[in-house]
Amino acid sequence: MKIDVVSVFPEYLQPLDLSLIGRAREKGLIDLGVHDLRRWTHDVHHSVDAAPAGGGAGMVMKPQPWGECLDELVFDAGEARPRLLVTSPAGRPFTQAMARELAAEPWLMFACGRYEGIDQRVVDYAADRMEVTEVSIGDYVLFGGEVAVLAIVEAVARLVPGVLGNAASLDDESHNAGLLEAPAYAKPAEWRGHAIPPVLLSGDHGKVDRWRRDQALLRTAAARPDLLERLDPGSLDQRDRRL
Ligand SMILES: COC(=O)COc1cccc(COC(=O)c2cn[nH]c2)c1
Repeated sequence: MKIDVVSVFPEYLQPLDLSLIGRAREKGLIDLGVHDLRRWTHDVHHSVDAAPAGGGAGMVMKPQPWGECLDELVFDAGEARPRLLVTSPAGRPFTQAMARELAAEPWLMFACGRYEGIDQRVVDYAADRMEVTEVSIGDYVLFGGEVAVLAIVEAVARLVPGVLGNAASLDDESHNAGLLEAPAYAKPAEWRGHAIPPVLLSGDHGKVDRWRRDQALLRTAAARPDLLERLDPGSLDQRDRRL
């Protein structure tokens, strides 16, 4: 998978060089490119923003640097087109389902907005030439899209085959089967007056699986009843319904 990120703060994306993403890049599973939008400015101040048309507070990212960035990274680079993701408070909520959707894409490009946002014409112009999705990591406003890109790239990268060593850990993690994950424990069996639930030390894998399923349902009902609403009824067995 090829991933490009365009930002006025490329150093914000350095954490992607660490840990899992770093190894994935070494293995050639992910080809990550981070680009400074100011590379496509030509004035002495490398300005990327301008006063909002129609007045109002703040500044808007002007279209010209984005247009020339897309020319160089996309249009002049060949026939292939990336899926363009613009992280934004006004975007489609990012979920594990979208992470799975994005992990299947051969090429993702992230545009990091800042200030009051990117001139809408950049989004419209790009949408005429490639798939564009505005995506939100939550209902709040950040200074810029870089933090959202870090979260999205991490969630997507770990789903790329080969990136996560033990693929099994993907199976029953939170939000995979539409439920939150059961609580996890490690030795010692007793810690500061708190014991590991005995079933987990029983060696009876059937009982352990059942206990984890029950805990996942109870936890989801308590913390995220909205997820239960969305569950496919077919995925709940008789015992589940009684919980
Ligand atoms: C067309 O889209 C844009 O212009 C995006 O513009 C902006 C404006 C302000 C802040 C951001 C950064 O994203 C978030 O704050 C965000 C993402 N997820 N949750 C909060 C982006």
